[in-house]
Amino acid sequence: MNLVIIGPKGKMGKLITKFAYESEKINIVGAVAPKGRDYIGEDIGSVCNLGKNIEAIVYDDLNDIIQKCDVIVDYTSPEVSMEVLKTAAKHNKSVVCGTTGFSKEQFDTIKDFSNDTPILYAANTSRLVNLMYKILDMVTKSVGDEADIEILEMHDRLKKDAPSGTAKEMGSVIANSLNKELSDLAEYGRCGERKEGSIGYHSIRSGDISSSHTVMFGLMGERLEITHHAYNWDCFAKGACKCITYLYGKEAGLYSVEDIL
Ligand SMILES: NC(=O)C1=CN([C@@H]2O[C@H](COP(=O)(O)OP(=O)(O)OC[C@H]3O[C@@H](n4cnc5c(N)ncnc54)[C@H](O)[C@@H]3O)[C@@H](O)[C@H]2O)C=CC1
Ligand SMILES: O=C(O)C1=N[C@H](C(=O)O)C[C@H](O)C1
Repeated sequence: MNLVIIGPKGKMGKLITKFAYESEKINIVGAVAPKGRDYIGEDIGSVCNLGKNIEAIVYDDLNDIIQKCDVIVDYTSPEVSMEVLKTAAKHNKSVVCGTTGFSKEQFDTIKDFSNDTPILYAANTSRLVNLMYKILDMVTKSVGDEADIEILEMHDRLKKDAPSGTAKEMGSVIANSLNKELSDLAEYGRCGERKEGSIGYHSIRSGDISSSHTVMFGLMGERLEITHHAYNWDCFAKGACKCITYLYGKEAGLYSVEDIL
């Protein structure tokens, strides 16, 4: 299975390159970086410190390598990802997209692209976070109508979007379990009184926190907290490789990590 990696020098791009290179099922055929970078044309092995050259180079245009690949993996930014998905849909190439911060309109467009090509979208490719979604569904169905639900997420100082994509997915899982729309429940950056029945969102950006998500179900006299901590970003990159091998050979459509679990 032939893979192209978008943004190989990024925090996630570099780790995905490492784990994809170590996978027996994945063959890296190229990477794509922004125009003007001094490593365009260089071997991915030296660009990503793999310890040896892998006979695949970094391009500055996806069109130059897309014909040779089966799957594209993209953890970059909403603007870059929308262009990647558009190009992939045109050429019927599969995409694993882990970028966060998309608008509702951009998500609608991604859904349209998935009519033409297989797309796996996941705001979080950690195995345990996706297990946590199932626990949240179970707890919400039991006490969601009575409990005050609050979501706290913490990330590193460089993260661009807030709340995190994962926090939004957790809110969607909870809203679905309550048969409600997240947009009717979510309260971002609350300053005053708690709105009855809301889901409060709280974001912290500090130092090099990899990723932490806590969902609190508060009753009178007790509370339940469900928390996931990532100690580094490896769990997301390993999950990305599982998604890549899963998506290979699939029919057009929109897939999620739940399909793999
Ligand atoms: N789904 C998941 O499990 C995870 C998702 N993420 C998300 O992944 C995204 C990226 O996060 P980081 O790796 O921390 O960001 P980063 O800033 O370290 O990397 C972004 C990469 O995109 C590249 N890029 C920018 N413009 C480009 C272009 N025109 N063509 C090709 N490459 C281009 C940059 O050169 C850079 O290497 C964020 O949205 C983040 O929230 C992060 C961790 C886990
Ligand atoms: O930017 C990050 O670091 C992460 N982003 C994703 C998100 O927005 O939820 C996933 C994970 O939390 C790490």
